[in-house]
Amino acid sequence: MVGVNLTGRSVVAELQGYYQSQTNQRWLEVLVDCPGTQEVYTYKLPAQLTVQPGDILSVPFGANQVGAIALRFVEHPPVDLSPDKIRAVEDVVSRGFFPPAYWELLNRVAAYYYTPLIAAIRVALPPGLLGRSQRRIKLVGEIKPGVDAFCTPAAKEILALLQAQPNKDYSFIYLQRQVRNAYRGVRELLRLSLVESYLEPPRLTRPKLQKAVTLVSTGLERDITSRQQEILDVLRRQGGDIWLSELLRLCNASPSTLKTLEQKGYVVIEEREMLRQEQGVLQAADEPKTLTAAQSRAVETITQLAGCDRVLLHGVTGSGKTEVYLQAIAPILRQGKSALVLVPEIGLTPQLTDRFRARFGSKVCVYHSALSDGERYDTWRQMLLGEPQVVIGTRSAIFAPLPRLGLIILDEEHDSSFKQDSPIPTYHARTVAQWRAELENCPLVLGSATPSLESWVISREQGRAGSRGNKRAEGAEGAEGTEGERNLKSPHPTPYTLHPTPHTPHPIPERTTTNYQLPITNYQLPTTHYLSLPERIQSRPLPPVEVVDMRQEIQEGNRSIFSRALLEALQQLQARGQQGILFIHRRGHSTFVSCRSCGNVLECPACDVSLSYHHTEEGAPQLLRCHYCNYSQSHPRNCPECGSPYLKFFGSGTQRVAQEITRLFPQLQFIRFDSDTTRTKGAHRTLLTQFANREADLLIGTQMLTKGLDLPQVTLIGVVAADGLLHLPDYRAAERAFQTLTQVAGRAGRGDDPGRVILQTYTPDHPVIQAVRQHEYEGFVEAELQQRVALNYPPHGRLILLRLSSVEASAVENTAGAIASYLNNYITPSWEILGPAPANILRVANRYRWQILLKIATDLQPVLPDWQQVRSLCPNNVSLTIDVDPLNLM
Ligand SMILES: Nc1ncnc2c1ncn2[C@@H]1O[C@H](COP(=O)(O)OP(=O)(O)OP(=O)(O)O)[C@@H](O)[C@H]1O
Ligand SMILES: [Zn+2]
Ligand SMILES: [Zn+2]
Repeated sequence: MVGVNLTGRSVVAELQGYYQSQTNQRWLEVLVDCPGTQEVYTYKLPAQLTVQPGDILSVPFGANQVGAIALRFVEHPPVDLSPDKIRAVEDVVSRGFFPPAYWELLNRVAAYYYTPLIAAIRVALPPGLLGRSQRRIKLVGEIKPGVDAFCTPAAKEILALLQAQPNKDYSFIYLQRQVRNAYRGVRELLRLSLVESYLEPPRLTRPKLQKAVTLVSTGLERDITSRQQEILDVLRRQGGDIWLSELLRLCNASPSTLKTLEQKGYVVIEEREMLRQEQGVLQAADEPKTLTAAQSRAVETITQLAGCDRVLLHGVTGSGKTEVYLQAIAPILRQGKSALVLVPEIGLTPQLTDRFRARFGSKVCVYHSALSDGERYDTWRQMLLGEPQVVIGTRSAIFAPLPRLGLIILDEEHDSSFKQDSPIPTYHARTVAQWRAELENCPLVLGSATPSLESWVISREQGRAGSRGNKRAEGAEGAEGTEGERNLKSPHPTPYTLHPTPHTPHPIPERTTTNYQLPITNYQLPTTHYLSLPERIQSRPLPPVEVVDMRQEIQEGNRSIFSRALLEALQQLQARGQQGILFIHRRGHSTFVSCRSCGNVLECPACDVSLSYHHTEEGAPQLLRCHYCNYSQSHPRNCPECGSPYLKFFGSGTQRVAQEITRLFPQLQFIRFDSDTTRTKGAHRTLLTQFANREADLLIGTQMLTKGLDLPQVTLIGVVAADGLLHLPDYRAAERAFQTLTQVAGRAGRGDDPGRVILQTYTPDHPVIQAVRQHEYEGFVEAELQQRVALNYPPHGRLILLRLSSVEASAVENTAGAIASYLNNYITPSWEILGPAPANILRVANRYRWQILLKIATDLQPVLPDWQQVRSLCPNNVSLTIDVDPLNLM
């Protein structure tokens, strides 16, 4: 049978021997491809049909035949379903749709994160994949007269139709329309091997073409009018290449003027494919830069990596990590392979996408969940074509179905947005990337100015032994490297032991295929190399960080939210023609509002949190908004408790800071950059472009502006209050605060003018503040690691968080209690149970939340509880999420 697999190529014959045969099993769970259906359905397997997990099937569903993916065999049908009510699988449409490594990846995600396989498939596949694919029937070889002598009329009719068709090929739907009982007829012909059935992936919608203008003149033209000259100048300033419509708009010119220029041979106008992504702005082509010594060593190491070896690229802010990625990818593309680049949030880094586009043009494709279903789908299909390409995407892009993967890069690998909190699977893209690299046998690069403790610990030993100080790492093949790795405690143990060490027991969750085999690739133990870019490009210094003690400011009579140092720096900004960034931890105006008379704090009716006050400018509506459930109401004139008109605002958000700037420095232009001002599509790009074009002096924003912003004219960074970041109730608060503040500070002084960072805080002696001030990564993480070890927190130990929620307060509390006592019966020396405890914010959007935290020491082989049993303790009105390696404990 011929099918189409994920590589988009037709594969002849089945994948022999990979999946175990399942002849004695008759019940099959499938994922039905029908919009709105969430569940797994059980079907009967007819005796004559052999099915493997991962096959594409057609099954009866309601009154229709629909596409489905075979998930796994089960020994018994569901208890609440009488076996004779269960319908039978109609047919196998395509075998081997998922390449083995990809199918294995999905299974591993399901197993490690204790989720049904279907949940892993959903996160990977674009919506409606099967629905849009078309089943087709094709004749096999020459049909000898008379072979159909014993066939039913339907089969005969189909055979005749196919023979009359020049390509001997029809869609199944067409045959159904033409022939009665086409289903049976096709089955018959398939059994006789006269026809084959295959799944044709839908054709890509035709690329949109648009006219582009390219400058070809030398700049010495004489025979043209000044108007035409002006147009050429605009074109030259745009990098010599622009959409025709854009140029006409910019110059206010007519198409005939352009035509004249074309006739004179100064420009070329041609149709070009319009990129489907919203960032489809043409980028002026860009040449590889001459690398610094540290960059060259990094590129050299990465391009020589063996198998699925990893690199931690630890480069200070502005050290040119992106250029390393670009030059490491170029040879991959030349080898006809593809590269996958994961970034925390795509909208926030239009600059990064632009750089890739400038270097690799249309080979770059952007994939993330904010694309519309259609865009996601098209991009997905495009990847299958197997052309060498660079896919840039957010966490879900780790599942991008690139057939010939040559390199995976995680930029800002420390960023917590690589972790999915909900819905299940609660995967971390870095963990999945490690598996994917192993399964595809391709190298993995983790890049950051502030590596996560997880990555630091893994690379530390080998880094010290080998590549520290930028020596090329050695021992990738040798026994030493292998020993080194084995001594390291992996913070993310794989659910299956892949190492050539004795097999260790691992939990197998209840809902995965238990009968697939490992490993597909020649498994090699990955080595992690440590590479550092310790200096900024052109040896520019890291900006000095001045810590300002805000307690002292108050003592000395300054009640403003800005210290005197920051006020002065802001004052000088315009005069010097420089730009600045103000970082505020929160959006909105104030964190909470309380009544001066009775002390009442205004709270969200649906959550146990205070409402934030939102007010952008004079005359704008004054709102109270919940940052957890988005509830909003207008700001009351009087306290709802006591009627007092004296309501006071506490804490400052971006809006308040913006208002203060307007009041104190009316001449300073600013752009507010937070999730309120960037809601619309493309808003990030628009605001950042305005700022880059110096249409404003200041950018005022939250977390969002900490990432990847590279603007040479930014010299001043003001952190309005660091304290909001420092005191979050989470064991990772310090690590996160250090990373965020270092990244923010790193935006300053990236050009010729030196940078300056003013960090305001009420706790200037806090270790995080001190480490940021001294740009002291290593000292900070080593101290932090000691604490983690002392308390068995990751990366030293592992955590599993059980999140329970319900609209009924008592139901969730009782369930949490029941689960905890069940778990306590299981307790072994390798793990510890914390809780049950109410979540930090007990109620969000009217749901009460409880949690139980399992701490597992990684130096012991944990025996994990029976999750099925745990789930069965949950009544219908309580939902349970098992979050493996949770990042967010709040
Ligand atoms: N070899 C080089 N020669 C000249 N300029 C370079 C070179 N490499 C990088 N650059 C430039 O240096 C600047 C900083 O590089 P880049 O943005 O890649 O740094 P980064 O390490 O990713 O920083 P961050 O982590 O702060 O985002 C960019 O403007 C880039 O174009
Ligand atoms: Zn009151
Ligand atoms: Zn709320």
